[in-house]
Amino acid sequence: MRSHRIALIPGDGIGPDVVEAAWKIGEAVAAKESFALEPTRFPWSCEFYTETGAMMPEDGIETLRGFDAILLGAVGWPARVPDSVSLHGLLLPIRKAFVQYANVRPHRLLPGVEGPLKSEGFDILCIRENTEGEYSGAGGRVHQGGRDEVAVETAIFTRTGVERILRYGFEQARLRSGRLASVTKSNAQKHSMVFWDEVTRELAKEYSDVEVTSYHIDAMAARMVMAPQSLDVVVGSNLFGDILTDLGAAIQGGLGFAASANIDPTRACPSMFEPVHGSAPDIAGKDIANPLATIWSLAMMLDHLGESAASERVMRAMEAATARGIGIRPGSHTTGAITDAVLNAIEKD
Ligand SMILES: NC(=O)c1ccc[n+]([C@@H]2O[C@H](COP(=O)([O-])OP(=O)(O)OC[C@H]3O[C@@H](n4cnc5c(N)ncnc54)[C@H](O)[C@@H]3O)[C@@H](O)[C@H]2O)c1
Ligand SMILES: O=C(O)C[C@@H](O)C(=O)O
Ligand SMILES: [K+]
Ligand SMILES: [Mn+2]
Repeated sequence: MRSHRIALIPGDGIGPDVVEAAWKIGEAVAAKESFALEPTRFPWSCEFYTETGAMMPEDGIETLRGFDAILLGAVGWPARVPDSVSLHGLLLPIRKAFVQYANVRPHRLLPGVEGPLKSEGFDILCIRENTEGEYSGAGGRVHQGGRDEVAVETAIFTRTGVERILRYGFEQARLRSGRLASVTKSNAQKHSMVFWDEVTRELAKEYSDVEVTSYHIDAMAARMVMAPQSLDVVVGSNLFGDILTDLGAAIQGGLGFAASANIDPTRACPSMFEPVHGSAPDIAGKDIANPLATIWSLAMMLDHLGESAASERVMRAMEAATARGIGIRPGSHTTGAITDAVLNAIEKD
């Protein structure tokens, strides 16, 4: 029997709830398609930090390297551990060490879900650079606490990094409508973003079948609200992609729907799948977290593992549940009720 070894990192807050919900769905479709998912659970989280002084053990990355994929919930519990510590102690090291340079985040409305916009029928694939840029962590603080205190945070854009994410964007555009939107801010950021635009123009010659348009990030934010149907594949830097994908989540009905894949396209390292959202301390423990974002992320994981039939089963079942009105509004159903509705749809399919 085919088998896939999966590292589960539930993390903090609502992370464990949504990961366990998605895992039930994974087991159900694996049984339908006759393959096995072998889980190993890792308790790495802010609680782990308070117990051990680190977000994960020193050999955490080497431990994960042996897995076929990673399914993660959310990391962060600001009341206990500063967000900068938890993010740079677990999530970012995984994305960087495993060269998961393409953070792929789809935005569309599931059937029955009403977003806040009048416009429907948008289908945006956001491709976020995931290893460098504004998230490089390069910088420092001097004269800390004093009147002359200085804080420097340098965004790093390498030709390798920019070229490979743009190529990924062009390739995705080729598989879809043939249109690519590249997001920069080259009027204000005259070094890195001008460089990004130059590399875009160089690559455009190679991908002459793809129609590429460059937008400034501010204009793109407005366009995503005013004319989301005009967009297909959108590629941008780490920080711009982070912000645009919470906006994308909002227009698809909320953070409870937005899925993501942190992909190493070379497949040398395991890729990681997680919802776009965080640990949601405001609703943690209330059993109202929407698990659909994580279930959709699981579908992306199955597809990446070559289990496309199982992945399609998950998508069909989610869509059957939302079409019946399940989980379409924040708090309308419990985490368990939404999960059961998806399980039910898998059984009936
Ligand atoms: N990739 C990650 O693990 C990740 C992503 C974002 C934030 N974080 C961390 O999570 C913590 C909280 O961050 P935040 O509050 O800025 O963002 P958040 O995404 O956790 O929450 C933002 C809002 O969306 C709601 N929400 C999020 N997920 C939901 C779901 N599945 N169902 C229903 N409502 C949902 C929350 O209740 C909250 O009102 C911080 O520590 C932050 O650093 C981690
Ligand atoms: O900034 C990050 O990447 C963490 C989180 O906000 C995310 O979008 O994954
Ligand atoms: K997450
Ligand atoms: Mn984010």
